[in-house]
Parts: sequence; structure tokens; C-alpha cells
Amino acid sequence: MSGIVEAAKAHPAPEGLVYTYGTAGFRTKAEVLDSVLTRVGLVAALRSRSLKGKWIGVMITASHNPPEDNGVKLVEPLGNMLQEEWEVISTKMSNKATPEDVHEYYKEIVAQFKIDLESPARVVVARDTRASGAHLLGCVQDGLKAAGAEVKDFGYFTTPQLHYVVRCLNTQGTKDAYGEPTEKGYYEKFGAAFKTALKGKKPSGSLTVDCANGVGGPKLTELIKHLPPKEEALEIHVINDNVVKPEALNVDCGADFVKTNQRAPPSSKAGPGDRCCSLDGDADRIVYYFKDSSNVFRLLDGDRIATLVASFLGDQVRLAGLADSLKIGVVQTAYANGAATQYVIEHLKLKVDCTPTGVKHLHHAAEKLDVGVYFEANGHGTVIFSPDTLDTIAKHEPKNTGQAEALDILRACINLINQSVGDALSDMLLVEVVLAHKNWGPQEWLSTYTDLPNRLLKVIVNDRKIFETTDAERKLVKPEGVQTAIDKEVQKVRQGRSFARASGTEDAVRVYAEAATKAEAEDLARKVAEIVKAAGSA
Ligand SMILES: CC(=O)N[C@H]1[C@@H](OP(=O)(O)O)O[C@H](CO)[C@@H](O)[C@@H]1O
Ligand SMILES: [Mg+2]
Repeated sequence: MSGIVEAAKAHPAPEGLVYTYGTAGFRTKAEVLDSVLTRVGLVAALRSRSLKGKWIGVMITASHNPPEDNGVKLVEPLGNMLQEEWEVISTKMSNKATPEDVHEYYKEIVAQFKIDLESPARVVVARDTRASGAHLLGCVQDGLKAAGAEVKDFGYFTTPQLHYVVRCLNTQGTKDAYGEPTEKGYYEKFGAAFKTALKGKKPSGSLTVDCANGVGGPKLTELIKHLPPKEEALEIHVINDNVVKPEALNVDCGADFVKTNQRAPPSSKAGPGDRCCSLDGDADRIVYYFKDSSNVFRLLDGDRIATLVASFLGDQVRLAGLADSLKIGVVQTAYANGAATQYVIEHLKLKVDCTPTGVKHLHHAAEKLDVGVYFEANGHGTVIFSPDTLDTIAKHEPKNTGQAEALDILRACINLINQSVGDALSDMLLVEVVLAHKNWGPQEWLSTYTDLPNRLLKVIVNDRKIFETTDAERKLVKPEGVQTAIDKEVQKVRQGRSFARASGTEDAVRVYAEAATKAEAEDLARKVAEIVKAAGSA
């Protein structure tokens, strides 16, 4: 075990920095991450041993952050996000001051979980295309080697590809086998499911995909080789796929740029009515958009994907004769547009749950449903089917050809949807399947409901931790009196809704407001931001 002291010595922690395993792992400037990566290697090995040698994933990425940042997240055996207890352990380990402290804490974890150090530790690693990735991979490897872990390095991967192979490795040879644990296996599985789910239908027009100059570019190019030829199915134009210039990552492109700025990347040449989508830097998030006939930019975000998919799956479940046995639900966060929530409840007649921000919360809520469709407004999300639902769909005997067809489509959709985690490439194929079946272009999709005008603001305060929330982050319990002041402002505008919460990834309080008109939404957001600012500087 002295190797552990040596590894920690080789990558000392910078003085005065405090690291936190946040909503999406550790994420900050790449130059201060060496020590964190080595320690994450140690923790990953222990997590695997605590689960009797199940494969654990380590993904080196900072998603939509600027090129000079990087980060790391751990993945559980079925491809889920790391358990909260281990997030706390990872945070503690990363903040140990000396190599000896690291070693001591390592032994503490071993004792706490009664870990057998002779048992195998198995870890899968992968990274996005950031320039700092290779060096940081070396730091993780040093930690893994010191802990005696068996390592599979998949090189460049999208985040969802890593989740996929972790799940495949841990389910191989069981009744829950998820697929071949290789990159090729990923393309083959999703490519074949796409073809089956389309059932000969062809999406109208072409699709332009902005890959944020990240790892999604080369991976989409590979995936296309496994899709039916464009003459028969989907014609895809790949843009912003330059990974040779890592400094271009997420710059003026990508899902975050599009969602935040509410406009297409300047590099996009798409004309009115052309369907476009943007991935983020690690391809676990996607938004659609197009220019309407008046050349106005129109966003089709995560809420739109959720409503589109929920409506389609609802139809197929009904057509297959399964409406009485399966209930579909939609999981959103407070950032979902009020019009989307209303559409799901009143038009689709489906149940809506609201959870705190962060994919893990949505995923957990969706796991409680037969079919759980979950998306954050910014485009993170997927659909999950419970084990009982999978069983019901597998065993169902169709009574006529209509039922048989719907059942085929449902089964293909189950294979097309990456159930381990939200996956931009898999979500994209799913959206294309739904649009093809509905024979819809982006305008028809947009016409399902009208978004309430809204505004998202960031407020910098002295200490954002004083802002404590309840009711899935929709109400502040502290500082006292702030919620009452917000409520007062909300009542002054038509269809008003507003909330404030501390961000889990940035040092700021986010304020969201929506109302019947753009002016009212903007005004409400500004007023609530003032209330927050005043309370935060007291
Ligand atoms: C309003 C918003 O978009 N918040 C984002 C952002 O979380 P915050 O806790 O709001 O900083 O980053 C998370 C991780 O990527 C993502 O899950 C979430 O949706
Ligand atoms: Mg991402």
C-alpha cells in the first residue's frame, strides 16, 4: 500500500483549493486537477472492490465548459451516476492535504466498507477530446495502478458511450445483457434499433448536427456508418466536428451556446425549415432548433423532446393494447416551461413529477415509473423502462397486425434508447424516429404548444449556501422572508412563476421567471434577482 503514498506524492494537492464532487463530478481548470484525478483513481478501485469487482467507470470530461477546463465523474455498474455516499467520499479524498492523509483515509474506507483488498478492482476509463485529457488520464492511471486495479482504457468516448460499456461489462452473460462492451457494439446496437424502429419510414428533409467541436463529432461520423443509407433513411450533415483544434471546443457552438443564447451557431448554414440539433462537448445533451418561415430562430429544447417522446410512446403503448398495464410518466425540474408541464397533464393526460436539478434526481424519480421519460430543459435526458415493464412488453401477445406493429416499434425503441444515461446520439435517433412516424417537420413539432416567455438570470452573492430550498427547489426556506417577497412579485404578473436556487456547478444563485409576456417575464426575473441580491449581500 506504500504505492498509494507514492502516487499521491507524485501528484500533490495545490494548497488552499477546496474540491467538490458536484452535480456532474469534479469540474474546474484542468491545471489544478492532477491530485484529484489520482485520488479518483484510488476511490474508483475501492468502489469496485466494495461491489465485489464490478466494473466502475471513470470519465474525464468537462462537458460544455470552456476548453481550458476539465473534470472527472464516476459511473456505477449499471451506468448510473455515482451513489451519493461515494460522492462524499470522493470529495473528502480529494481534499486530503498530504499523501499520508490520503493513505490514512484509503485505509479508513477499506475498514468502513469491510473491503477485501485481495478481491479484484475493475475500472473502465475514457475521456473527451480536451487537450489536457491525456495528461489527466496519466494521473488517474497512477491512482489505479497504486490501488492494484485492472484497467480498460477506451481512449476517446462520449460520456454515454462510457456508461454504455460499463453496463455491458457488468451484465454480460446475464438475462439483463445490454450489448457488446465495445465501441463497435454501441454503434451496432443503436444503428440496428434505429432501422427497426423506423419501419421503412423516412424522416423528411435532412438533419444538421452541430457537434460542439467535441468528441461527439468523430463518434457521430462512426455511428452514421452503421445507419441505413441516407437514401433510405436519414441524411445527416455533421458540422463543428473539428477535434484537431481543441481550443475550438464549445466555442460559438454546441448545445449550451444554443440554449443560452437562443440562437443557432454562427457556423450553421441551415435555411428556413431545416432541422438542426446541437450536442454538448461530451455528447450527453442535445437541443433541436430551426428557423421558421419568417427566419425567426425557434428552439426545441429538452421539454420539447420529452413531450414529443412521451406522446409517441403513449400512442404506441395504446396501439399495442398495453394501455391498461403500463403507465407513462414525465419527470421534469422546476426549469421546465410551465406550458410544457400543462401540455403533459392536460393534453397528453400523463403524470408529471418535479425533482431537484441534476440528472441523478430525475433518473431516480423515473425509476419509480413503468415508463419514465425524463429531461432537463437544457437537453439532458432519456427514457427508462422498469424491469416489470420490459417483461410485460417482451411477453405481450398481439391480437392483430396493428398491435403487432406498435409492439415492434416499442421493442425497437427500448433498444434505441440508452437507458443507462441521457445520450445525445441515441436521443437524436429517437427524435428522428418519432418525427418520421408522425410525418412531422420541426414546425409541426413546435406547434404542439406555445412556450411561456421566460428568463434565466445568474446572481452573484457573498455566500450562495445561505439560499436553502424545499419543494424540488421551487421555494426558498432561507433566508427568511425572501420567498414571501418573491411571491408578492409573482402575483403582480399574469401566469407568473419564479424561483431562486443556488447553482450546484457555479458560484451563483440562479433566478428563473416566466410570465404571459416577454416584458412581464423579464421584469419579474429582474425584480426577483434584486430581492436575491439584497438578501445575499446582507
Ligand atoms: C439551470 C440549469 O441548466 N442547470 C444545469 C446545471 O446545474 P446547476 O446546479 O443549475 O448549476 O448543470 C447541471 C450539470 O450539467 C445540469 O444538470 C443542470 O441542468
Ligand atoms: Mg455534457
